[in-house]
Amino acid sequence: MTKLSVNINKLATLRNARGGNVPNLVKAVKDIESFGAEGITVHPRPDQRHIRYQDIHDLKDVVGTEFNIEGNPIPKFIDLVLSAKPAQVTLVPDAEEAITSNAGWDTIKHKDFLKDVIATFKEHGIRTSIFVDPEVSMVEGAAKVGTDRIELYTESYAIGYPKNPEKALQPFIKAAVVAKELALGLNAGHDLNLDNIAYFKKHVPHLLEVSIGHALICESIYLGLDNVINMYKNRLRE
Ligand SMILES: CC(=O)[C@@H](O)[C@H](O)COP(=O)(O)O
Ligand SMILES: NCC(=O)COP(=O)(O)O
Repeated sequence: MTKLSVNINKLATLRNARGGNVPNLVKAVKDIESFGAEGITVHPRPDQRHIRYQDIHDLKDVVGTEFNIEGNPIPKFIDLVLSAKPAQVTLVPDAEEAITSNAGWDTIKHKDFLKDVIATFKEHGIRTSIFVDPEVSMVEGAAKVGTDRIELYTESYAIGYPKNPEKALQPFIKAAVVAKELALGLNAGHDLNLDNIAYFKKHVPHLLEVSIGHALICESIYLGLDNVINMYKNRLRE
C-alpha cells in the first residue's frame, strides 16, 4: 500500500501572507488527517518562508499519523528534528535561496556527511529518507550511507509525463528496482498531481509513500480538501 503524506507548506504560505494565524495549521492537520491523509509533511526552510520552526513544536504532538520533516540538515535543522522526534526525516540538499527543492543528493560526493547525519537520526529512533534523483548510481550511494529509505525526486517525471509518460517513467522504474534489491524503502515526491499520480503508482514498484503538497493544495481550491485527498487515495489504490 502506498501512503499519502500531505505536505502543508502552502497552507503556511497562505497563513503568513496576512501575518495572522488563518489558516490555523493545528486545525488543518487534524482535518487533513480526518479526511484520510496517512501522513503530514513539512519543510521548514532556513528563511522560514512558509513552515516556521515554531510550527514543528506546535504540530509534533498533534500529528496522529506519520510526521515527516524535510529539509537541508544544517545544524539548527538537526536540532529541531531531534527535539520533535518525527516518524521520519527526509534530507534534501536545498540551496537556501532556491525557490523550491531542485535537486537530489550526490550520495557519492557527500557520503561521509550523509553517513554521520543519518547515524545521528537513527540513534534517536527517527526513520531516515534521502532525496535523490532517479539515477542508479545515486541509489547505490544512498544504500552505502545507511539510510532507511530514499525519496525519488519526481520533477523530471512531472515535466515529461504530458509528452511521453513511458519515457518519463523509465528512470524511476529502474531506480525502484535497484532500491528494492538494496533493501531501501521507497518514497517519492515533488510536482506529483491528480493527473500524473495514477500512472506513476501503477508502474513504479515497491512505492511506500508519496508526499504531495503544492498541486494538492491548489487542486483543493477548486475541488475541496476532503475530496482531493480521497481522489489521491483512490488513485493510489488503483
Ligand atoms: C522536497 C520537495 O520536493 C518538497 O517536499 C518541498 O518541500 C517543496 O518545497 P516548497 O513547498 O517550499 O516548494
Ligand atoms: N517531498 C515532496 C513534497 O513533500 C511535496 O512536494 P510538492 O508536491 O509540493 O512539489
